[in-house]
Amino acid sequence: SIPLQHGAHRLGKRTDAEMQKWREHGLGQFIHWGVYAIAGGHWQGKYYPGAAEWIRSWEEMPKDAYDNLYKEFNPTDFDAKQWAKQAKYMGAKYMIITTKHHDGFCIWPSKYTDYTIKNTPYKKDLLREIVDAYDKEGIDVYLYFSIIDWHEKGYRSAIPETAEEKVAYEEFKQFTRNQLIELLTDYPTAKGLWFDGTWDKAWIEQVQFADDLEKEMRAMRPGLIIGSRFRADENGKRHFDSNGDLMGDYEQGWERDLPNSIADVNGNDWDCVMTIPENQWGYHSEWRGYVKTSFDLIDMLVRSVSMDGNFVLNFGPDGKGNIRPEETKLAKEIGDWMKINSEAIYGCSYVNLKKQGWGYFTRKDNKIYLTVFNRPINNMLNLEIAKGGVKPVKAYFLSDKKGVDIVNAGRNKQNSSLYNLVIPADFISGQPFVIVLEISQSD
Ligand SMILES: C#C[C@@H]1N[C@@H](C)[C@@H](O)[C@H]1O
Repeated sequence: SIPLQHGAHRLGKRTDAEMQKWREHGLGQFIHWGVYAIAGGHWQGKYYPGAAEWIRSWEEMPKDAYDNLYKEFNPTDFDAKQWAKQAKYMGAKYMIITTKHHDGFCIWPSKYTDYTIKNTPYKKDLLREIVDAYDKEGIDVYLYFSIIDWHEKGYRSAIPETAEEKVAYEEFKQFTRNQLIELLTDYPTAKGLWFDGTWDKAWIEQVQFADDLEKEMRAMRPGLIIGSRFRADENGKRHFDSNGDLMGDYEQGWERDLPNSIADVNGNDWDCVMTIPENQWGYHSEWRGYVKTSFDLIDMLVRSVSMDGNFVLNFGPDGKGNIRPEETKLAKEIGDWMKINSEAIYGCSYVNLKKQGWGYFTRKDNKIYLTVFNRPINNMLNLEIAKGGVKPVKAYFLSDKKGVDIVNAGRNKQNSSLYNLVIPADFISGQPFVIVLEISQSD
């Protein structure tokens, strides 16, 4: 392997309690909230086709007009407790909140810039209200932080060339460090950082600085969880270093995307962060294109857990602090489903069984959960177990514990056994449903 100073500092999954707790969450909530929510994807009546939180980069958007929006930011409908209660009902075990997106606006009263919530009509520390409310609901809080900062004077995307640019970028680096140390100091219950906006060449070049900063943050907060998107190795490699080893504690590459199979996750922890519309994170008042249903989202959730990942669903509150009706409806529908079926999610992981077309397998201890999305016409759930693998003992519906017959379907292959779990023909369900298969290790 290639000798690296600034590649992965750990091979394989973290085994400490904090990471194990993260791994067991299954379902998280992302919240993108900032001054872009005031614009809501429009400017002077014109529709912005891009992601709403990127509207400042739209050529039709005058930069000074955007940079003065904060003077109107007064989310009088904002109720952090209501947000946290809704997330609790949905079944989210953690929440990632945008402390600062690419526009540089801080929802906490940072000492290092005036471009913060403190200088808005709202004045109060939004981040504090959100962190406290989620802490009270027992939902772990993670802080999203964008290295890109279009507002901060020293920020630049390209590698600094002139002496002046180099000095300015060094100041930007210190500003970035100062804000991160400030966040970890002032919001000590935050369990980790979700970095974004780290694709600029100027930042990728900061190999030593970023590695030192990551070490400093981890030293400040033992157990801190940081994903793969924060820094690059000395060859400019991101997420995976020049030896193909994962940097950080989990892979952050699945943005609006999902692995196709367990092979795609390379034995790493990972999260999938997902939007409800096709590509809107911040509030856009006019969603166009496909809007995912709770069926789609529950499928993605179970699929993620079946491949050892967490599924993080994004919400984009509007400029007054309201969670929009479409998101409220989905939070309720997902919560209704989780109330019955969360045992197939929380603390569950991948199980090495042949993938089937009817749905997904998740496992916890001596139970395998079969979550059915595509009910076979013959009501037979195929199950194929490699020789010497687990041994089926009994099966039943998770919802009401009613028994499910396990029929031996022979062993047309020497190296595996086939079974069918029989769904009673009179069992009706308009929702994805879960059958529990209790197993024993093959004797
Ligand atoms: C591109 C990009 C950003 N990464 C997502 C998590 C959103 O924050 C989006 O703006």
